[in-house]
This record gives sequence, C-alpha cells and structure tokens, in this order.
Amino acid sequence: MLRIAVPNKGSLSGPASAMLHEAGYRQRKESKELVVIDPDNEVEFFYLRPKDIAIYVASGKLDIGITGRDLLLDSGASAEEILALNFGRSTFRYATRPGTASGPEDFGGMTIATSYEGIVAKHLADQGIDASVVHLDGAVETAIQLGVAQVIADVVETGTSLRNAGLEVIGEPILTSEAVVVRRHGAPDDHPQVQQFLRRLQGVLVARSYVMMDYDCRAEHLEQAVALTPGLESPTVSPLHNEGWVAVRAMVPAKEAQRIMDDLYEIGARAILTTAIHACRL
Ligand SMILES: Nc1ncnc2c1ncn2[C@@H]1O[C@H](COP(=O)(O)OP(=O)(O)OP(=O)(O)O)[C@@H](O)[C@H]1O
Ligand SMILES: O=P(O)(O)OC[C@H]1O[C@H](OP(=O)(O)OP(=O)(O)O)[C@H](O)[C@@H]1O
Ligand SMILES: [Mg+2]
Repeated sequence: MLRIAVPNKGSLSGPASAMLHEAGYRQRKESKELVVIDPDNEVEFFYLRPKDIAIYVASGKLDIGITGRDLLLDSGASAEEILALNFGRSTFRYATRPGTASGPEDFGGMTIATSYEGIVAKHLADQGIDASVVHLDGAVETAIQLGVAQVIADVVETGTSLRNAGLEVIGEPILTSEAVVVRRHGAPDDHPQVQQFLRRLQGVLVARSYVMMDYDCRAEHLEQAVALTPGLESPTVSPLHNEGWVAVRAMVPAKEAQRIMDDLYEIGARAILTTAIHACRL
C-alpha cells in the first residue's frame, strides 16, 4: 500500500482532496475521517495537519504527502518537492505599518511576529539582520496593533487581511508558494506506485489547463494553422472528403483558446471547436 498524507484542514484541504478525486482516488466523505483506504488503487490516505506533513514524510512512515512549499521549507524536515500542483498559491512577505521601515535592512532590534519561524529565522540570518522572532499561531496581523511586534511575516494571498489591519508589504517576497507533492530526501525516484501517482496528478494538471481544439482548413494554410496550434507533440492532420481541405486536432492552453480561435478564423479555418479534456496521460 502506498501511504499518502493529505491536508485535513485549511486552505489546501479541499483543493487537495478535489484533485485526488479527479485523479481517480477515493477520498473521505466527511471531515472527521482521518484515514481512508482505497483498495482498488492500493493507497492509504492519512489526513494530517498541513504543517506536520513534511515531518511525517521525512520520517519515512509515509511515502509522499501534499503540503505547501512554504510549510515544507518552514518545517526544516528532510523532504523535497517533487511536483507543484498549481493551487494554494500565495506569497510569504514582511509587512509593517507605513513608515516603520523602508526594507528588511531596517529590522535590526525589532520584533517580528510570524507563524513561520523557520522561514523567517533563516531569512534574517541569511541577510545578517539581528531581529527577534515571536511565534503566533494565527491572526498575526493584529500583533502590531497590540504592540507585540513592529513587523509581521505572513502568507499573503489577496492582501485583504493586510489592508484591513492598515499594514503594507515591505521588501521583496520572501518566497512564492503553492501546494506541492513531497517525498523524503534521498527516496528512490523509481518507486513504481509513486511514479503512477505523479502521472495521474500530472494528467489532472494538464486536463485542467488544456483544451482539445479541432478545426478544418485549406491545405495551403496548414503550415500557418499548425504554427498557431503546435500541440504538445505535433497536431493530428487528417484529409477531408472535400479535396484541398484538412482536419486538424491539437491540444492548446485553455487560457489562449479564444485568441487562437480568432487567429485561426482569420487565416480561413472553419468549424473550429474546443472540448474539455477530462483526463489524460502524457
Ligand atoms: N489565504 C491563505 N491563507 C493561508 N494560507 C494560504 C492561503 N492561500 C494559500 N495558502 C497556503 O495554505 C497553506 C497554509 O495552510 P494552513 O492549513 O496551515 O493554514 P490556513 O489555510 O490559514 O488554515 P487555518 O484556518 O488552519 O489557519 C500554506 O501553504 C499557504 O501558503
Ligand atoms: O491575503 P489574504 O487573502 O487576506 O490571505 C492571507 C491571510 O489568510 C490567512 O489567515 P487565515 O484566515 O487563515 O487566519 P489565521 O491567520 O488565523 O491562520 C493568512 O495567515 C493571512 O492572514
Ligand atoms: Mg491560517
């Protein structure tokens, strides 16, 4: 049985389970379930706090896990990122009241409140900044109003929490994060079940970001059309019953589909259709 850690709460929990479900794995029916066995796929899912997942995986008790890149780095656990999952995106940044400092170089002697002490302590040490770090579990933005710290370091997604607290970001982002699959450092990368799991998730990532495009065009316009829709390997081109016309089929990035359809139409392509991809293996 492959043993996989999945976030049980927080921002990553719902999207992680949704992605696993889309990849054909059995997921829990209610949030109180802590372990789910998927006998068909020979996988056991453990629903754990996202902050703890890298630690479990590093211990070797679980094969792989889904967590945030920031949580992985913060834990200092001996685990590594093997696939980025394109959800749970955020940046990790310093913020202060306007006028407190013009950059992290001014933080010397100040106190920084954060839930991510590992990342902050390392960042300060790397920059040679001598500041104190105070750990808070959440609602870190309020620490400044209450005088516990002059600076915070926290996850920023939309920036709403900072604005509401009258704070502004300062300096460059410390890191950008998203959900990732992690495994123990030095684990063999030819584990067949892990490879299959990663292929399934990659299939979901591709199915979410590409559409299939079909169209007809005159043979003399084929090279121009194919330049617009190169596909992943190469487009499929089939003859039409009408002489001088061909049918083309290629995967295109979903975000660009409308622009590509306009451009194809301009060069004379017709019957241009896009369809969703439900699943794929590249
Ligand atoms: N708006 C957000 N707030 C917090 N974390 C976010 C957000 N968007 C993405 N994330 C990511 O989610 C992970 C944090 O998840 P975690 O469950 O620890 O905190 P949370 O989502 O704030 O939940 P909680 O309600 O328990 O505080 C990190 O990887 C973080 O980058
Ligand atoms: O930039 P935003 O879109 O506002 O999102 C970021 C905020 O969301 C999270 O807090 P959460 O609501 O999880 O509360 P917490 O601080 O108690 O964890 C995070 O700690 C920030 O405060
Ligand atoms: Mg939170």
